[in-house]
Amino acid sequence: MSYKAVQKVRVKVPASTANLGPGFDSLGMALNLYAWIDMAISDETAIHLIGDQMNGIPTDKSNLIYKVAQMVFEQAGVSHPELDIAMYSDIPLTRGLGSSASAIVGALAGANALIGNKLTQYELFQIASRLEKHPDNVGASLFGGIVVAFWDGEKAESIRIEPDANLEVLVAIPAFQLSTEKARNVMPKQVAMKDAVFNLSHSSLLVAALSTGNLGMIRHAMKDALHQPYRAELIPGMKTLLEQAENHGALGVALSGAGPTMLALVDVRSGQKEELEAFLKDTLAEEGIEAQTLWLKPSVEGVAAILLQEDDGDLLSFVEREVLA
Ligand SMILES: Nc1ncnc2c1ncn2[C@@H]1O[C@H](COP(=O)(O)OP(=O)(O)O)[C@@H](O)[C@H]1O
Ligand SMILES: N[C@@H](CCOP(=O)(O)O)C(=O)O
Repeated sequence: MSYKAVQKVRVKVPASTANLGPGFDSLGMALNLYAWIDMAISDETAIHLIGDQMNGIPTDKSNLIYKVAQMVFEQAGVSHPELDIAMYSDIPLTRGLGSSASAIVGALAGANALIGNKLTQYELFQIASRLEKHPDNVGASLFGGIVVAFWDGEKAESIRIEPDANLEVLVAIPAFQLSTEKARNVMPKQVAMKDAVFNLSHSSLLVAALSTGNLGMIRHAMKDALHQPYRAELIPGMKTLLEQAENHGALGVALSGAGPTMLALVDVRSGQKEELEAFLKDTLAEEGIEAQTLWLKPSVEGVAAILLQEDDGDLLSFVEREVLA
């Protein structure tokens, strides 16, 4: 099949929070915290990771972004074995804010843009869900907004919900890392029917509340019996936050993804923002956990790729000029 390859693209991809409490492996929301990837077809592969937080991530062909890009080329039936890749990210690694999903989705979108978007968004979503083994983070990073999805081991389907304009997100990001793998391993292999019913009903109600803008219902719906009770043992202070954050102005509170980040949904009109932020920070500090708090918004946009010209400059100068300035 013929196609016109583009020389260089720049991708902007949002972070994501998964589960939103009861929607284990099925609900995700994109957040306005971003990673950027430059990708170019080249004569020799080179991978440039900008910023200290990328320490330890491989810069050879075992790099996740390189490998995912090759999957796109393979599925599209084209060959570009050598790539020049640069990445900068404001999304903290291994904290429950979907850094691995952002890398996967960014790589898919970048590689696809390089080959004239031969694959559809739906096809990219299938590859991303297969790689992550759950569709919540990748769906949010790909489509933006709030995404309701399943992946049954063979295919993924999703519906996007436009986030309510009054929704704000407070995250408390502990200084320690917790891999998704470790946080999945503490969960039981089987659950009681009553816990399954609890989550089914709460997750359904949460989706209805988010779809209809019934923000007052979030406090009742954002409760979970499938994963948070088990993961709480890995995050000192989590149990107290889950039990009490609503008394300090949160619409609802949950573990972000597999943690350790804690997330509170907040109404922008709340008069208790300072009180809530202090409560999150102080509760974790009492357990000896230093945490950075950030006020975020849902990212309405999902991943986006733009084509670069020769004289557009490199990612480092873009980041210094546009992101860090
Ligand atoms: N830009 C990247 N390039 C390569 N690998 C990455 C990148 N970002 C994240 N990863 C991989 O994803 C892992 C974190 O994934 P995970 O444990 O699921 O946490 P989370 O997705 O919540 O940040 C990192 O340890 C790293 O192996
Ligand atoms: N549904 C997954 C989400 C993992 O999210 P991450 O941001 O921690 O990678 C889970 O809960 O395991």
